[in-house]
Amino acid sequence: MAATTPATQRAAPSTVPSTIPSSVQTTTPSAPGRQESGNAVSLRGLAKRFGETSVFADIDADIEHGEFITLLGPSGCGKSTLLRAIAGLTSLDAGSIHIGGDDITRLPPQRRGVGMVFQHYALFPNLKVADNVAFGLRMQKVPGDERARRVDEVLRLVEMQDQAHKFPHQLSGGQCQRVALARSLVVEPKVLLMDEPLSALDARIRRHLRDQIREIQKTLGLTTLFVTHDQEEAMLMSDRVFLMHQGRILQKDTAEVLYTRPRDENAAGFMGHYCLLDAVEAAPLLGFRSQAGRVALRPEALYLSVQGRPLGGERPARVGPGVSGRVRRHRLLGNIVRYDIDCDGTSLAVDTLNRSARSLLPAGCEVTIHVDLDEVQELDA
Ligand SMILES: Nc1ncnc2c1ncn2[C@@H]1O[C@H](COP(=O)(O)OP(=O)(O)OP(=O)(O)O)[C@@H](O)[C@H]1O
Repeated sequence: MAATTPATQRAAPSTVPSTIPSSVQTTTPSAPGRQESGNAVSLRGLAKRFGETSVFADIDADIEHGEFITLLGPSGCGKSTLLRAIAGLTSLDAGSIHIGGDDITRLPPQRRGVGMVFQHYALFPNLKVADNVAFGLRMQKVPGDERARRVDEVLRLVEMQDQAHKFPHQLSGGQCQRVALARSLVVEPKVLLMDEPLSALDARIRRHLRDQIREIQKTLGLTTLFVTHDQEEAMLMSDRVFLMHQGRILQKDTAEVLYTRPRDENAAGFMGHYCLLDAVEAAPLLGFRSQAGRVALRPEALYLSVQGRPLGGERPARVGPGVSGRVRRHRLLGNIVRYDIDCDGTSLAVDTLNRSARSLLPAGCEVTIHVDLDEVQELDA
């Protein structure tokens, strides 16, 4: 998509129709409180309460230009409210928000330069696809020729150019969401905010649209904040994930780091399928007593042997001394078999490759478990 629109016509409103006021301003946010930083978005000390209940507090974060950030966390941890506060749809009790160096904390939504896509796309039912997409440009009084060109451009980007003449009720859920995305993109926001945009869609469409959103975001180099409670979605899409828990950001890292190096018990509890043991429980596996409060072990960092014969691939260089256990049950997870092993009353999940039905270990089978010592996560209590 071309980015040739003059700055005075950008910073567009692209909130849901019901939130677009009749007198949309078309100026970029400017002047007071300008912060010279290279970040696209800076959040400082954000806090929000509803009555006596704190929804989030002490939110500090910097997002680079073109980064795809996911706010990930369990239901109710404050992700949507934080996103809505950045969009200006919810007021803050404390803190400041800078976008492109400008303090936008007190600006109305339509002057923040953000676009927002919601779980429920909220298209105008009485407007055709092209008119839905053109809405924000009309509000900005963009001339007809340019409007038509930009609508066409953005509909091509989301592969909806052939549906421009249809009404929303003639579209599938995935198509509606692509129109909603186009409507946000057409006004060329500085930052795109997406609140669980895929969660109302079925699995196949969801995967397709997920890949499409990421591709478009990369093509445009568009700074994006995406909310989900789906770990896989977060890991596949993001440059970095901000993991939230009870209104705080616990950890900001790449998916790889978050998955393999969770900072604490709450992060480990949400990511992957970690077994959390205390230092005494973990000592026989590790061969030493950890000084940390808790030890987290991923199922793929544990290795099984049966009667001295290692199961699966090569052993890592540094493994623990090995402990005896007994298979309780197994679950097939596609190409992975996850065994639930009882080790003297402690339950451990161990993943192996699902090579063949013949090699599955039956319930009751005696095994030895070794842990890859380089993959042990020692966590703060
Ligand atoms: N308008 C409101 N008035 C009172 N409480 C609210 C309001 N909006 C949200 N909350 C509360 O704030 C908390 C955070 O809600 P929020 O929707 O931000 O969470 P979330 O992490 O996005 O959850 P989900 O993934 O389920 O959407 C919840 O306890 C919710 O009940």
